Amino acid sequence: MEDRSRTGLHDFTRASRKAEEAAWRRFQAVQWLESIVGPLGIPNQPSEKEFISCLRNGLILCNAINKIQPGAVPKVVESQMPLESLSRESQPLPAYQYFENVRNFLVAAEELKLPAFEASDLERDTLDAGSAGKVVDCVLALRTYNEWKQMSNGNYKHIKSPLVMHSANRMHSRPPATASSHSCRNLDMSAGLDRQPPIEGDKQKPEVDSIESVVKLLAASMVDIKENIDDNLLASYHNGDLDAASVLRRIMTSCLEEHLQKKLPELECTLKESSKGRSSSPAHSTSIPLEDMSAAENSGCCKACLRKGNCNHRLLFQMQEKELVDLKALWLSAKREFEDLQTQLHSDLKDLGTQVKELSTAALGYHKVVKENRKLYNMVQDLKGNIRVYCRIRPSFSCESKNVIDFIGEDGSLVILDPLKPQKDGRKVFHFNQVFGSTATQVEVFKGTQPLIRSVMDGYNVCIFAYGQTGSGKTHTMSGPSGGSTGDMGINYLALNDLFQISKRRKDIIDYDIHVQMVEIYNEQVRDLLVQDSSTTKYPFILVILSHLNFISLERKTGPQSFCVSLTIYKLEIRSCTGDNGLSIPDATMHSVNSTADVLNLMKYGEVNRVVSSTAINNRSSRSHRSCLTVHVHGKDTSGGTFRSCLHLVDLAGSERVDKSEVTGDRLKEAQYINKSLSCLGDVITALAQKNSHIPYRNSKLTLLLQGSLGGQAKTLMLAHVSPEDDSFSETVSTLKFAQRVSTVELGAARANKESGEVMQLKEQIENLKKALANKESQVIQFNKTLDKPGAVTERTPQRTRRLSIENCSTAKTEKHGTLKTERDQKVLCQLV
Ligand SMILES: Nc1ncnc2c1ncn2[C@@H]1O[C@H](COP(=O)(O)OP(=O)(O)OP(=O)(O)O)[C@@H](O)[C@H]1O
Repeated sequence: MEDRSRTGLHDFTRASRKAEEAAWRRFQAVQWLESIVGPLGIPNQPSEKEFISCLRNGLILCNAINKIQPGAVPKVVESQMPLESLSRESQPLPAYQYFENVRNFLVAAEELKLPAFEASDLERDTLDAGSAGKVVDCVLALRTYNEWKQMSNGNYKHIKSPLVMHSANRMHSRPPATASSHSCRNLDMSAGLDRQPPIEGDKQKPEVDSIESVVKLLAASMVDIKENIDDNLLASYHNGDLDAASVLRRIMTSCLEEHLQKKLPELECTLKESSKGRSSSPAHSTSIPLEDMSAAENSGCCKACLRKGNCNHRLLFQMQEKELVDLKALWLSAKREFEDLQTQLHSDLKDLGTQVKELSTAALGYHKVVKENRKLYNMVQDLKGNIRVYCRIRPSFSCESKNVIDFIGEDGSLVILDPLKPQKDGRKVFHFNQVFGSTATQVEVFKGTQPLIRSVMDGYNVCIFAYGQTGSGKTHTMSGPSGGSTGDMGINYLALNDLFQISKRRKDIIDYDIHVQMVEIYNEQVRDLLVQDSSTTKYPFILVILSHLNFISLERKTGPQSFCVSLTIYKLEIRSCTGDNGLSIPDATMHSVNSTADVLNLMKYGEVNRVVSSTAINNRSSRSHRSCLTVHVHGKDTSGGTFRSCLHLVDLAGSERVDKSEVTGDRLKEAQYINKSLSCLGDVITALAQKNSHIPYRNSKLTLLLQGSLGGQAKTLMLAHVSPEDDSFSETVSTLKFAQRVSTVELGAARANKESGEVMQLKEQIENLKKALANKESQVIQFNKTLDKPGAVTERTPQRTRRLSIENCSTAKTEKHGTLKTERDQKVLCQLV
């Protein structure tokens, strides 16, 4: 009986404690909500019904959550009524409004991971004892969230909501369900738990364990407290001496405080251990140690917090400390990674440097090999006597037209691109001895030709001729730009300058004699451009008159050909074979030159003559007048040996097609002559390339002039010029094809025209013997005459002087009679005869 009454009393006590707890929690919830949204219009310690009625329309909940998390509920259905009146049952709002606000609140609460409740928990009909518990839980959780947020001082973004792990922690951290499992103390404890960082992997394990032990300790304390509640207090409650709130307050202030104070050292010890465990990390040394907080401060803080049911500062501090440690660890690992990457980068750079070095060495080697190859190739060509071919590309003058030059190789290859077939099949590849791009300077081109030119000073005949379409830069290369500075001078000037320098250097061993001739071929006539007679001194004057006449003719619209101008034009003949004096145009005037200044003067003089003659014939014609500067070198060395050589520097006429140039009259005639001479040159080249027995040199004056260079043992260089513009593509192709054909011509190894001192002596002896023989013959004739009749001397046809032949290579000259000086001379003569 006693047992039963004791059990009944115990049940009653338990139920009443539960009710007290629920009331206490409601009180806290109302207090907090009022602090957030203002007066709720319900008593401080409301019944469940009052509490639920007040929250039913969801407006207070929505406003509260929006204050804590602005915008959590984007749209709150506002009521026109004052807040206090909303709680009154007599003025309920429409159901859909309840539903709207409550549903929005529940969605927002779920996002914040707050403990949820059902919308139906707020409905009056289903309200029964304890059903408000979930709503209270939710409101108190919101309060905890708010406090956490304020404490984390804006850094909450980096820290996961303490409520995320709420249910999970609760599951394994709480002590087994007891009568007080839903107590307010339990709720506060869970709030502390809520502030635990989320468990992520094994790294978190020690912290979780320590927190777990703290929780266990606190849970055990709760049980102790529960057991030690003063029965007198409960009795006075049942007697009605004290109300529930007073009883509860006393329990809280006495039992809980006293007991927790007892347990605090143990709790601190546990926390210290956990913090020590983490201090093994080096980064922890800089963090604020937990021990620094004085025990009195701690206990004071905890006391105050516990009184409020909210002792979580230490845990928050720990959490932040851990966050800091984690960040430091992260920073350290990032630093380590960065250092690793830096080391890697350094080693990669080193490797790269080594590779670049190797590559540059290989490239250097490659360039050396290419250079060597070219040298060897040129040597082979020299041995075979191939005509060397260089190609020069003029800079483009038109920005609109496309450039057909695709690639210029160091090995002398040139690739051009057909503008009408820009694909692969539009590419044409040519190979020459060297290719000069549009940026090549005059000196660079000259340097390429220099070894050849220098061999003139060793007795070799050399010929350099510029070929290409009109305007492709032939005159620019050979003579330089008209009116250009000496820095831009062409090969003609640079070559002679070089020859003078060599002559100066060798003056102690070889005595050089340098002469120049300058002629032009116009309409198959050869003209001397350096002729000096009485008429030439008047050239400037004539020039003025001719210009004036042309001006008048233009004014009267009459053709320039209607004027008959009498001018001495020298029509020279070309020897197909050089004679004893080594001249192919012996009648052209020869000028001795000793310096570059002499050369410049002569070139200017020749230019004036060319202008005069071209003006005399046709004021518009200049392109068809092609000049040939011939440098004759005669050397005599100290041993008595001599040599004779010549250097032809020929600027050919433009190779454009007649149909394209659309000319008529005299211009057409000129073009036809030019084409004929160029096609004759082509024929000669073809015949030479095919090694034909007959080479048609005589077909044109040009080929006759170049015969010594193309057919003899001369060194010949062709400078093919091309324009890079796309509208000149067909001309460019034909020039390059012709140049390629020329490069296949083998002339045989070049031979120097040298004669040693001994040969010279022998030759001199022969000359003397010839003279002596002739002398003897005349003496014999004279003697015969006196022997025959004294008065009647037989008339004999005098010996006919052999005629100077231009084209049959005859070199005989009128010989004078001489006497045989010695007996030795006579013997030699007999041998020769
Ligand atoms: N390499 C170059 N650099 C600069 N200008 C150049 C070059 N080559 C040619 N020119 C310029 O192009 C123009 C035509 O050149 P040039 O008179 O030498 O051609 P061409 O082939 O001799 O013509 P033509 O056959 O009609 O006499 C000139 O004004 C010349 O100065």
